[in-house]
Amino acid sequence: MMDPPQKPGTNLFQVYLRLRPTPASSANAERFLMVEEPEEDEAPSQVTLNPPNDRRRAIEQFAFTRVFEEDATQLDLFQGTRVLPLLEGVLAPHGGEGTDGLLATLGTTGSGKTHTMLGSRSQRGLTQLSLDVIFRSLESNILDCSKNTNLEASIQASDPSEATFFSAPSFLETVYNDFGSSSTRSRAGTPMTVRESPNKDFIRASLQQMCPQLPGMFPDSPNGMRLVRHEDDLSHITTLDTPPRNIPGGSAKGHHTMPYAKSGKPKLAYASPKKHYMSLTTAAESKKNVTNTPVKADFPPPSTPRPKLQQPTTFPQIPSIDSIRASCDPSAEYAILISMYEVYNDRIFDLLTPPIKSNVTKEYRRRPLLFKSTENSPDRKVVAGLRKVICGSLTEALMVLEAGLHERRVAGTGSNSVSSRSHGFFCVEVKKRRSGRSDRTWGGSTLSIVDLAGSERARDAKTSGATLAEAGKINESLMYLGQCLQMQSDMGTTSKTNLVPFRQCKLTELLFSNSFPSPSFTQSSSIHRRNPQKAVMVVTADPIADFNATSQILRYSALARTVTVPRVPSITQTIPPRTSSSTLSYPTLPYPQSSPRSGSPISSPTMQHHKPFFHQPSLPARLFSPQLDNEQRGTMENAAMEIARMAEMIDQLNSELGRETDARIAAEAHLLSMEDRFQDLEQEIREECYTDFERRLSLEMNRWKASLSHELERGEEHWDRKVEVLARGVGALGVSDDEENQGEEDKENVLVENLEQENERLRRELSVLKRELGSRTPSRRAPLQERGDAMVTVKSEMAGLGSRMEALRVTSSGSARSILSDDTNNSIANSDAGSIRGRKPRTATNGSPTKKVRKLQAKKWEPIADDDI
Ligand SMILES: Nc1ncnc2c1ncn2[C@@H]1O[C@H](COP(=O)(O)OP(=O)(O)OP(=O)(O)O)[C@@H](O)[C@H]1O
Repeated sequence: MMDPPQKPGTNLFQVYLRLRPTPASSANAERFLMVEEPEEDEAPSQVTLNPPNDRRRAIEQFAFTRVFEEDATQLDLFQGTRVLPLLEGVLAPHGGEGTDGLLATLGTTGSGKTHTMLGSRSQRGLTQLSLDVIFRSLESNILDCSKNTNLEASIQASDPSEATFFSAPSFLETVYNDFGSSSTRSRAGTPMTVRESPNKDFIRASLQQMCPQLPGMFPDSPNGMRLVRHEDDLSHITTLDTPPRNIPGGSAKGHHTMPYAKSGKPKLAYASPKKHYMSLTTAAESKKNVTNTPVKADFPPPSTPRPKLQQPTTFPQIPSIDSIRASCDPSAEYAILISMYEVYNDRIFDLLTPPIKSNVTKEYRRRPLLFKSTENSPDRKVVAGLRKVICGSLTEALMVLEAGLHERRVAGTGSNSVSSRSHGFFCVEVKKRRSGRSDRTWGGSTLSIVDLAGSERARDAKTSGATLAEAGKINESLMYLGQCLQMQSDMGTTSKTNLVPFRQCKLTELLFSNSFPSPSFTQSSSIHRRNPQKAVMVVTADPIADFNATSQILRYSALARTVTVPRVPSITQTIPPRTSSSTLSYPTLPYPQSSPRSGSPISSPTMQHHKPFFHQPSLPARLFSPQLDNEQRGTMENAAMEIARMAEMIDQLNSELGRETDARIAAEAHLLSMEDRFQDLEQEIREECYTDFERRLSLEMNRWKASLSHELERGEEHWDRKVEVLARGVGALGVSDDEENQGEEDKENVLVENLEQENERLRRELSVLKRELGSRTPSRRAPLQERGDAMVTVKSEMAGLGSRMEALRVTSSGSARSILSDDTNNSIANSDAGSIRGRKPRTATNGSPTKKVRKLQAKKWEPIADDDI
């Protein structure tokens, strides 16, 4: 037997192994995992892995903090994994902020992770049990939003994670139908919808096998699960804008739903009527040949608007933990905040925030969140922008949990009919402050309960397309997690604590980063230092399922490992039997055989070590046969050694090949999902640009409208002013009224008379001149011509006068009138002076134009005939 794990106290994780019970239907299956008999009065902590069907492969032994066998109950797990100290660390009974706790499960797909963490229809899991203990222990110290109106605001003020806060009743109202009304439905009434796998025949067959007695919603699907059919998906593509409210829980399209499936888990697939967004991308299209299975139309979209759920009112009560309580700080008051998120394809999505409709694609999608240090949280990273629900009671917390689980991604695969396709995080934040000091800010710690997606082999899971890509991502993140776990178990023997490569993916960042203070934080002494988180990992394994996958998970997670190379069959076994006269005898060495609880059956050389796992070739057993001479014996031994060496090499190469193949599949899937992600990002950027453009456009429109209305206003004002001026003019006119009109008319009459007189005079003068001209002899006409300048002046004067008179007729402007009046006066004056000179018309400079217009309008000037002039 190997030594117990070294320095378990120095590991970041306490690692426990739980074995899944073998279903009755598989009772005859070959078992490859055996539990080693423990020392007296001790719980088992070691298992042996015997490779099935290949006796040349190495036998491995793994050590854990403790092994829970198939008959272990949920309560055994709760008590045996020391969850209670984890909870007490979070509650901080001795004051202070406490210690963050992490409770996680790791295992191959279908090995019982979700069962362990979330329980089933009839049994509670570690999550429900932990919640029960927390609420039971805090009892009267818990503050509730219904009784403390400013609780939400005070928590919000001290929260560093840019979260949105809801009181449980207001959140649950948005999630459940008739929230608050009494109902007799039990938790078992939660419906379940399962995304149909590409390998639908396989899934259907297994579902039918699971529930043969139950009628299906389709003729060939079992009751209780809504299989989302391909045709179903396509038929809804055009109705995305108004997705059916009753999917997945209701009776959309006349389909029935049943409370629970095999596991009774309240998981729901995204039973949206539209295909998975990844399946719609060209990357997925172009990569169809990765698995030679169709990619398109495999899946509905990842997120749809949350339909209201049926309100569960009863929850499983078994196992009971009424007697268990954790210590808490009696001088403090507490508030419990629940948040849930999942890591899907290396991105974080809130499970309590409903998806929002994209402006561009019109699809409902959830926005990925960031895991970062914030201004108020320099010492540790937080998932920023989550929705957090303040729960005052266990029932509220359980209802929030149910609501979040409905959003989590699951799918039917060949390995598990309800397989988690994301790593689910359920966070219980225990906020704490001194009692009676409402001015104090809240501190506290968080218990994170993590249900990891299971590692799976594409061949066994029979996945393809997007599910294969998901599996690639899942396996990749689990591989990084494995590396971190290996490193952390090595940390027991090394001082290089910063070697754990936890920044490689979101999952390991989330799990590990708060176990290590950041370098900048360690250097800065001014920042308050938090305790590194404490973590418990429950590894689940199915002793009859996939040997390779289980072996890999155990290698990742075990605290110690021993490799035993079996003895190679003796060379003599390969030599044909000699004749009866032969005196040679060939001893045969037994293969290691083991049975459950058989103790260590291995007597061959072993190598006990921590990681890395690659084992060194060991020397084979020496063969001895007295009948062979030394030379023959030497040759035989050399051959045996060579065979042993080659067998080991083949073993190594085989396992290397297996690993490389897995890595290749993971890499291909990774590439596929990265391409999808890029396209996704592009889509998001386009969307953002679109939104930004729309925003700017509407801003510009608003500006333009504002300036238009401003201009209109100005124009109106301008006209108002004009009208006002006009009105004032009219008013002024109205004041002087008749006398002024009379005076004006008199003046005009005088003017006209003057003009007429002038006209008359000029006519006379003209006729005199004509007569004089006519009476003269041609020779005497010269003197008159000598007066030509005077005549020209008179003529031009006459012409000017005529044109001005003409102007007076055609224009009604005051200026014309003014010209007339000025010129007339001038001509009169000039005529009086006896000298007629040419003159340029002048514009009027005084008097109101309006006034003159009005005056002139009253006067009609008749045209002057040329003859008259
Ligand atoms: N300890 C157990 N006792 C009874 N049933 C169990 C136990 N562990 C697992 N099961 C059953 O095995 C099935 C698969 O378990 P579960 O869904 O928990 O696996 P999983 O590891 O979460 O798988 P995945 O990683 O694919 O989500 C379920 O029907 C569950 O009820």
